[in-house]
Amino acid sequence: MIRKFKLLLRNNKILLIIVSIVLILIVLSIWGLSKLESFYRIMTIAMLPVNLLVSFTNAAAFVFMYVLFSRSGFEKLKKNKIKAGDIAVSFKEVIGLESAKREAFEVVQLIKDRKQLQKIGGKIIKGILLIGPPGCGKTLLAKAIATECKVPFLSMAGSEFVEVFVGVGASRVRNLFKKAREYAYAEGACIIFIDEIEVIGRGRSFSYMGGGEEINSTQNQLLVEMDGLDNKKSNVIVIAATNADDSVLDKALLRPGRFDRKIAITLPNLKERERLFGFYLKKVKVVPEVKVCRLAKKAVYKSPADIENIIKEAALIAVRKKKEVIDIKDLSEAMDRIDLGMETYIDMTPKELGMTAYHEAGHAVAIYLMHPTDDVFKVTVKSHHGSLGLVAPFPKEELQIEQREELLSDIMVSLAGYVAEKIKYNTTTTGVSMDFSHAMTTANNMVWKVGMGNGGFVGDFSVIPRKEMSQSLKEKLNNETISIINSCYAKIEEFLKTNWDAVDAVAKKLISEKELDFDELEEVMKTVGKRKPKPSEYNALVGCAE
Ligand SMILES: Nc1ncnc2c1ncn2[C@@H]1O[C@H](COP(=O)(O)OP(=O)(O)OP(=O)(O)O)[C@@H](O)[C@H]1O
Ligand SMILES: [Zn+2]
Repeated sequence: MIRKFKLLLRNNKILLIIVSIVLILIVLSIWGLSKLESFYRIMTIAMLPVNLLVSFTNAAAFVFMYVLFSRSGFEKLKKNKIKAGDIAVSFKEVIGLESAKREAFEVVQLIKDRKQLQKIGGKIIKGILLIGPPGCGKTLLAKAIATECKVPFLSMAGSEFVEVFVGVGASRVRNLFKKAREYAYAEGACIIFIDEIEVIGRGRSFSYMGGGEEINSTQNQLLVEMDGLDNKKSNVIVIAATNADDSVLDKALLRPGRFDRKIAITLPNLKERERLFGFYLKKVKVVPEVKVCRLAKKAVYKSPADIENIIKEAALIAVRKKKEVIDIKDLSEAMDRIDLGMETYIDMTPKELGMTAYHEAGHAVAIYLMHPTDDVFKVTVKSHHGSLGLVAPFPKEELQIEQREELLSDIMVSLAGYVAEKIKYNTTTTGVSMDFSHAMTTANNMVWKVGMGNGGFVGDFSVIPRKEMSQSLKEKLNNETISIINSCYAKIEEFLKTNWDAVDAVAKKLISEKELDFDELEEVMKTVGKRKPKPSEYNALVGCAE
């Protein structure tokens, strides 16, 4: 009780000052009444409300100025404080991230057992750093820790500390830790969550012009506060999150006793994406035919936040179409919107439509029948981002490295649009420029950087300054690049000629339907007796059980 009262007094200093001023004024007025002559008494009585009004106005102005100047420390913190119990994020809601969750659970156990730990002279952890790409659950995990421990959660983003004026950031850090110590004092422990720590925790060499001094003073204050956390008394735990590599952070922050625990947060793999789709689809009404496996396959490299977003977007699309439940088309449209951007309308002549359809059909058939690691998730002659048509390939599973065969397939797929135009119309269009540039860049990198040419050149030649390279070496390497392009061209030309029935069928369907999904493309391929090669036919293929 006394502790709570003390805390109330500490937190309400301004209120205390106002009450004191008003009390002093009342006492002075009463004293005046008893001392002065009757005329003055009447005047004093008459002036009393005016006096009170003036003092209230003064006090209000004072409070206003205080709030204005300390908006940073006081107001923001109040807003950012979440009481224990207000954030109800259970560990079950954090999908995937198994090893991160295991480490986080250890931290929870330490916070829960803090009394026992203190009895034997141990200290709970001061700082935990969550490192990983955006939208993968860093904030969610920090909240799950606070929920599980039932302790207050103060959260602030790195960018909220930084202002134009030097010293403001440092004072915000001071305020944050002061509040955290108070909450910890009142409620046993407190978690501070600092998102985007890289904004204030950048290494000195990374501090950019302007703002550098302010960032340094903010960072110094953070170091001082973390060193000052005597967890035997205060039980304040700082969890920081960053999207950046931890090498960007100042070494001083990573020293023992500061952020000495690092937890890696990663993008979900295929199985985790399936669970994420399952988890978020349960929250909406969806037709039973939707296969989470197929969705997960399409969503390679997507974060959990992206997946949640796809389902939200699909719900909006379904509502707009006045449907009661979300269906596969809505989900596919939602994914397209996120991946390809909104469709734009370009009026094409029938000839342009035909050429675009054959061009895209060439790409699509090449990916479908011969690319070991890519699938077609959409082929369209509708315009997105100003392009007339496109084939959206997606890797069957995230790849960390690529083999020579995959790169050669990439080049052949890039050239397939040009080849299809030429076979059908005996002429070609300017629509191939991006494809050529992609093919040339891939071939160039194969030869110059990773020793994948045909002529036995091994090494990364791009590190040698061009001026210092002999003309003949440059010529040989460039000839290698051209020879890769030429041999890929010959192969894809032969391949498309052999499979022309497939290209023709896909192009015709595209002209009538404008757009084909993976399943629709598969249907067209079946009509000409073509099937997707089995996983065992490509070594690098990672399939999903269907
Ligand atoms: N592992 C996960 N399981 C379930 N949902 C998740 C997961 N990760 C993220 N989400 C969803 O995405 C939203 C955003 O995630 P969160 O804010 O935790 O990401 P973050 O890693 O902190 O991102 P940022 O670096 O952009 O701050 C969450 O509110 C949640 O709805
Ligand atoms: Zn193309």
